[in-house]
Amino acid sequence: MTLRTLDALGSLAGKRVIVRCDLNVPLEGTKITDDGRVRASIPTLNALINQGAKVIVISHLGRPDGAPDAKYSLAPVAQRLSELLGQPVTFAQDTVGGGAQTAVDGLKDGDVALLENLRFNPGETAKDEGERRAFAEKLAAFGDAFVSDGFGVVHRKQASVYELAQLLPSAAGTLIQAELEVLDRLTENPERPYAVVLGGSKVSDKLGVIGHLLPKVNSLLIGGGMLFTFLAAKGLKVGSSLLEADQIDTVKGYLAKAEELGVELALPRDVVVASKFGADAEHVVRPVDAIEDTDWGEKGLGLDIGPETAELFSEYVRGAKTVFWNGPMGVFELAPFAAGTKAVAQALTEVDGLSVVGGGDSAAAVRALGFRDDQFGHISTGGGASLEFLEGKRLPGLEVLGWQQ
Ligand SMILES: Nc1ncnc2c1ncn2[C@@H]1O[C@H](COP(=O)(O)OP(=O)(O)O)[C@@H](O)[C@H]1O
Ligand SMILES: O=C(OP(=O)(O)O)[C@H](O)COP(=O)(O)O
Repeated sequence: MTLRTLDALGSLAGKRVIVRCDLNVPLEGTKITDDGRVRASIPTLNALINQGAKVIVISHLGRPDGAPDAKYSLAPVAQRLSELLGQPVTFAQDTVGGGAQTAVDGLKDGDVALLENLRFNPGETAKDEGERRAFAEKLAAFGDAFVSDGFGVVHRKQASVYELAQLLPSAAGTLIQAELEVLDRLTENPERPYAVVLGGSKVSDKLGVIGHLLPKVNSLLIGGGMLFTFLAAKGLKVGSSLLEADQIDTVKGYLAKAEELGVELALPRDVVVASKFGADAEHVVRPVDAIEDTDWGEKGLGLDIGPETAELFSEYVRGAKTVFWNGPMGVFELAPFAAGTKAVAQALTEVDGLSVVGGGDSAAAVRALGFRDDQFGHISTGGGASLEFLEGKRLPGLEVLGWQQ
């Protein structure tokens, strides 16, 4: 079976259509610092509005703990969505309660409502299938059809991604379709050399993909928060840097596997060590075997790759014909730790072939650092989702829409 797309749903005029978007944007207080994911959701929403559907948008934001938490409210996103659509967006203060019901009941053909953060409800991310299903049933009661368009979340078996799609006539939106078209080019005979660059802070999520990615690539470059688990696996001390101590043995296995396969697994040679996490931290560049050799000793933490590593990684990237990059090389949000990410982004713009940047923060990083979207082959809205797609994993949010890899 192939992916069900919007036409599979027939005419949606006058119907209540629930659209699962990934509007998980970076925020500073209530200010959206990168609206890329909101923009990416517009084509599908416009297609539904133009058909005269009553559009009910749902999304998560961040990782709240299954209960309302004002700092993860989607209210600022409703405002931006309204500006980009050029029409009012009714914001419901809850997800499946009276507020949501009133918002849905008030919709006329072509109107749009956004419900509050799905993850304010424990059922959304519950491990127990029955709990997820019970929450999905409450959501399903609002709609006549379901459109899944949150590509960034298709790797999650969560109520609004998986169970909801089973409860209503469902199909993928145009963002998911567009993402898959590009990612297919990376999985089917990518032009070689093929390099993958990994970084970011969702270390435990992303370490898991490496085993399956290794046989598919020519080189794998490791920066960002995950590099420290690799350094620890090589017996080096990493101070107070991000570390997944329970993954060290797994990572040792990856180092051995890379050698066996002849894949270049490039690790940093130097890092920027900071006195603390903050823009006003003191910081110095240190070789990777001297991270604790600063005034701050074990308290020092690595917040960026160093200049020698940035140059090394840039050479790998520029020499590749296909490059996929997920995860900033450092804490790019703080100016003293943005140089590694900027260097790698610059190298991606110089690739003579296909360059793809994936991930909410990675996309935000390249834009914040002054690059334009058209300097890259593609900017994907999903980091973890595209990585799991590239490793060949079956993604629940796609399978439930009929997709088979
Ligand atoms: N050395 C590091 N220590 C702590 N956080 C880091 C480090 N390097 C990068 N990060 C953080 O990683 C975050 C992005 O990670 P992640 O969510 O995995 O990326 P994406 O959203 O692109 O998939 C950024 O907020 C960045 O500050
Ligand atoms: O930001 C996201 O993914 P990404 O950081 O891998 O790009 C998605 O919104 C998924 O969020 P989650 O990783 O909290 O499930």
